[in-house]
Amino acid sequence: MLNSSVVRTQRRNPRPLSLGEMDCLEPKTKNNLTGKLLLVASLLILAVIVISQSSSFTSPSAFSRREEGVTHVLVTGGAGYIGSHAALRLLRDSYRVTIVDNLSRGNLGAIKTLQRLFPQTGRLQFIYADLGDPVAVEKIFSENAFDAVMHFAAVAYVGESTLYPLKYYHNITSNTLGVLEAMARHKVKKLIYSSTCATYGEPEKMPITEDTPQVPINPYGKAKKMAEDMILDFSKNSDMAVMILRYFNVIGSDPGGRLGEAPRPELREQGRISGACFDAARGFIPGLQVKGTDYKTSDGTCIRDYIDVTDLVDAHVKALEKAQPRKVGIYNVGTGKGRSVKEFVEACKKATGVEIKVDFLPRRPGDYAEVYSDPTKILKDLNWTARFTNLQDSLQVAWRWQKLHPHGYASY
Ligand SMILES: O=c1ccn([C@@H]2O[C@H](COP(=O)(O)OP(=O)(O)O[C@H]3OC[C@@H](O)[C@H](O)[C@H]3O)[C@@H](O)[C@H]2O)c(=O)[nH]1
Repeated sequence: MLNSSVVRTQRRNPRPLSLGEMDCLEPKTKNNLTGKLLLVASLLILAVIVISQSSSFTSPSAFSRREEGVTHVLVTGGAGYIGSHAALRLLRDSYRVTIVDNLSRGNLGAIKTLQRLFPQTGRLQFIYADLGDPVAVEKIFSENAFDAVMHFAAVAYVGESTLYPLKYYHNITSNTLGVLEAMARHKVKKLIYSSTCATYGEPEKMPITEDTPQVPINPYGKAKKMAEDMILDFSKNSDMAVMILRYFNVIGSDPGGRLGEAPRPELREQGRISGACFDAARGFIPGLQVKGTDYKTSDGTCIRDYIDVTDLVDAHVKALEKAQPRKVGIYNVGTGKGRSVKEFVEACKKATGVEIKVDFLPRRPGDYAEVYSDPTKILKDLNWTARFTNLQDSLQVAWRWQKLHPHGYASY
């Protein structure tokens, strides 16, 4: 059940008073002393109700006006894996955070965890809404004074994108367009956009710099490239500050053990390697399927650059702090090191202590053989560098959360 701190966008009118509250108003009509006393008493009760509501977690007033020294960030997809970790970091750093999520991929449990951790007035609100609904989006932007948007919300599985391309094109491009238009209408000044190394496709030269040509080879990467293009074209005639972060492969979880990666079990078949490893280690699937062993790489499996989620959200905060009006910054967010799927599996076995059974399958459509980043530019401009570069350590932190939450957030 959604608790009282959840703002539902369909709740457009003030809430109806309860019978007891309406009873309190009745004496208003009686012109005698008792009536007046009752009227004063009832007004006092109402005042208490209003004050207690406005000082509650979801007070619209705290979010609807700008406050000197407080940056209000809209985190789309904040119930998801990366978005929830970003929200945690922003709240820790005293930002005001509004999360919008339709809970199609994200978890209400992540929101509840954040609410428990940050119960202070006016710091966090959750809006249950779909970014594909223009009425809901307009309402969100008109009722809240955002200083910045971190746009995480998106479907994000390469394998799934080859099976359901239209879903990917629609979700990624159309929702980004809706967010951009709303930002322009409401003069929101900063955008941090979640892009991906999948926009590069399969470059001839490694490592990948931000100048490497973008030739995506799967619908996920193509749709993200389209969204980037929309943002870049828009930014040419706008004073918005834009940062585009191209993530490599995100792993790990909050070292404090509060949040983790909890993909939908029904999407296991299309899921990422980290989820598959943990599912195999817990016996939820018979074994880990390594998809493709005939790539032209050192051991025949794909090479990826695995970046810890804690480092990734740190890059977001640095990007937010350094974003400049009328400027666009584009950055790779990776470690600069490539690891093969076989290496990843070995690290996962060590991190979990489970002798995971491994099956070798043919290639997965949409995969590219090798990608790893050159992170020089982000170090130079944002003073950011990956700190958690030991694959096994990152997986061990994530495994701790997985073991404590065998059914993801449903384990609470
Ligand atoms: O069960 C699996 C899953 C994945 N894999 C392999 O592991 C490698 C990594 O695949 P993942 O699905 O984890 O990740 P991808 O590299 O496809 O994309 C990932 O990184 C870039 C992000 O922007 C994407 O959102 C994310 O999905 C691929 O070679 C893939 O074929 C398996 O061998 N078995």
